[in-house]
Amino acid sequence: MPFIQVYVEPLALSLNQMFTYHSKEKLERGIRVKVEFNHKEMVAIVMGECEKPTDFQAKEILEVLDEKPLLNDELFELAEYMSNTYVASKMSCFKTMLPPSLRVQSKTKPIIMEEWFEQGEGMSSLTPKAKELFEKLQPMLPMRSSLFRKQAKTHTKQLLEKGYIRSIKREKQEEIASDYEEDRPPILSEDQEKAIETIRNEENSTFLLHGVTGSGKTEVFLQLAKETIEQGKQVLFLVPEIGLTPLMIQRVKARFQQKIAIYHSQLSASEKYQQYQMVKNKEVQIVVGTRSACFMPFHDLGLILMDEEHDTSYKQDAMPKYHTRDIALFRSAYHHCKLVLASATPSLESYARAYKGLYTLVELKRRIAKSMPKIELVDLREGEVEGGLSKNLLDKIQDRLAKKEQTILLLNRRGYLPVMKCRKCEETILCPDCGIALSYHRSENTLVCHCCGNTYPNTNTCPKCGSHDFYQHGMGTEKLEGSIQTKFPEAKIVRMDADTTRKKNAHQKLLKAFEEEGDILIGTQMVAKGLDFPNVTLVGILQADAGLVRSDYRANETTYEMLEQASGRAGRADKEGEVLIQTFDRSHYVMESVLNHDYRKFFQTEMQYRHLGNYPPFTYMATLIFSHAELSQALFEARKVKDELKEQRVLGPIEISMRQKKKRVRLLLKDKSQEHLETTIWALAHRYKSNAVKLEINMHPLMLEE
Ligand SMILES: Nc1ncnc2c1ncn2[C@@H]1O[C@H](COP(=O)(O)OP(=O)(O)OP(=O)(O)O)[C@@H](O)[C@H]1O
Ligand SMILES: [Zn+2]
Repeated sequence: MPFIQVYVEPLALSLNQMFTYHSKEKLERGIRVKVEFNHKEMVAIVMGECEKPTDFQAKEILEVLDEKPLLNDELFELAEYMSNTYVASKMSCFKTMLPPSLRVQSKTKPIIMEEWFEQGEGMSSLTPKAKELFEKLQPMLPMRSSLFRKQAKTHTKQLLEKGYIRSIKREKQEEIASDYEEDRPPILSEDQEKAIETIRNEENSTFLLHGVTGSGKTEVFLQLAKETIEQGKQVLFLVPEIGLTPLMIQRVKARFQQKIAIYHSQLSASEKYQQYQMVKNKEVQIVVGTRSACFMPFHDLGLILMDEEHDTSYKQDAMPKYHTRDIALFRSAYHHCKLVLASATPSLESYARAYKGLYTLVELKRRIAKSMPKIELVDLREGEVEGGLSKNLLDKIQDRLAKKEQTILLLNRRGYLPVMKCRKCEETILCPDCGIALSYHRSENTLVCHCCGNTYPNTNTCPKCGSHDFYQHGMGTEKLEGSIQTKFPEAKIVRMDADTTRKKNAHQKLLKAFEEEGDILIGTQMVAKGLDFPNVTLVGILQADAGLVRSDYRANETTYEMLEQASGRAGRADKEGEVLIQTFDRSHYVMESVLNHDYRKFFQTEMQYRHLGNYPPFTYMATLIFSHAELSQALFEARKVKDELKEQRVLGPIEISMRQKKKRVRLLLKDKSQEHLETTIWALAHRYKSNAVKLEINMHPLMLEE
């Protein structure tokens, strides 16, 4: 009779402690069981067998929930790696890796069954017509009953009754991608040929494909994928945001004309489950998806393609705070397959690694069609500016409207007004949970916290003095849309931001509307990435330096990425592209690098700053956030920890914005050794697991919370 060790919820109880139970049968690792824990019924995951405990009586497990293990050996190893690296509980890692309906706490599976017909042992004679139909359809059995009925019509009944076919139930498997007309591979450019050859022939397993915007990186992906598929292996296409999935799905489907799995956050639980099963049951060779697709249960992965590898959406905000690139590296090593990271603006980390030769650098230096777009910096301190728009930009928009060409306007702030500040008493309306300014969203007449997402009705009344008069300074995409529409009443405007893309498939619909009949696309950073519209010849960036004022060590990098990527949307086909960047600081090296499309210059300058400030990639970093209703309590713990840490550089404590009415205090740790940093933080995690002051850990943060 085996004794088994399990991990059990709740997560907070203990970071990675296993508990022993007794089972009547042998249970494989990865099977879920129900157990009694602290007088409650809970779901647990079996980790393996163990010796009979000598110091206590192990309880009996209550129920076995799965026939087969949910996770294979690779995914167990991956969970181990994630738990260590991100200082997260194993349970939170398992949970992240599985589709929602298979998660530890979930008892019901949203399996949709459908009817199929399979071959029976029919003996008695059939009418001639039924016989003829059966002979025709027999080779295709088993087949979906709906399909069979369509062809055999009323004869189906006879075939069923006489036992020639039998009705069975099968799990319904649905493909989400629609079909696209077959597209033929273009003749590759010389650069593309060379890139493919290098990736195919070099021994190295990780490649950084640095290609300027519009240089045809996707075509390199497709060619490499083709070779992998022909070898019978699987390919994973990763994109950073849902907004970019339609485009990638379309290109992949059109090229390969085969069933593919899709995985992203807007799918329902049952859709996710079905896509997951399609990969598990080896029914598809291709997966296209966002971050969470990196956990798909591949059995023979042959290639991982990570598009826009610099994008911060690849890092998860919630525990475990993993980076998709790390997971991709892990899986590529496990499957001995190649990983290609691609971007026009590689992350500093990846480029530094390529520079050192850890990754093989592959470059596409020219655009496929035209040359790079012409960039102009517009100094907002000079010349006419109307509602945030320079005269220069307005004239150019007018010109494109006349020429029936398209414009993209980027303003990286959604909503109508960024702050509600009273004109009489100067009070600013704040989020009661986070303590930061609320934004006004006009169409819903609400005040929204862009930090926690909470919304409040707008009463247009100052909470302090009761006045109804607020400043109208600043703007978000909603206000911009209104003022552009007033200026150009005839123009067809499409707005794309978090507010207009909440519904399923909204990205796809908006992009289609713009492509088919739009004149101007207005949006947040969402419109800066990946879009490939041949008729876009003008890109306007409204508040280019808004991102530079943040104190974050990556503020320059993210601003550079956004500006260069947004510029890259102009002039991608046979028409010349033009970009107007409105700025207050035209001499900033970020602006200069964008102006000359000079990634190297940006990289070298930024690396110097990082070196001076001792920031990644020159060091490993982690943040510790202490929170408590009382600021003094949180500060006390933070100071105590700082005093103890002798071997790391510790910055802080500083007070940052609240969350859920809790005061928060941040420490920033820097360490030359990743391993040493992990050990230190694991010790702290154990110590604070049941403290009144909560400790939140972010290993290798991409953004420092403010
Ligand atoms: N060899 C080729 N011949 C003709 N057209 C090509 C070729 N390769 C790519 N293209 C086309 O060029 C355009 C730009 O390619 P793609 O979207 O792959 O660029 P990209 O490098 O991914 O750019 P970005 O980084 O801006 O997303 C696409 O419309 C694509 O179909
Ligand atoms: Zn809030």
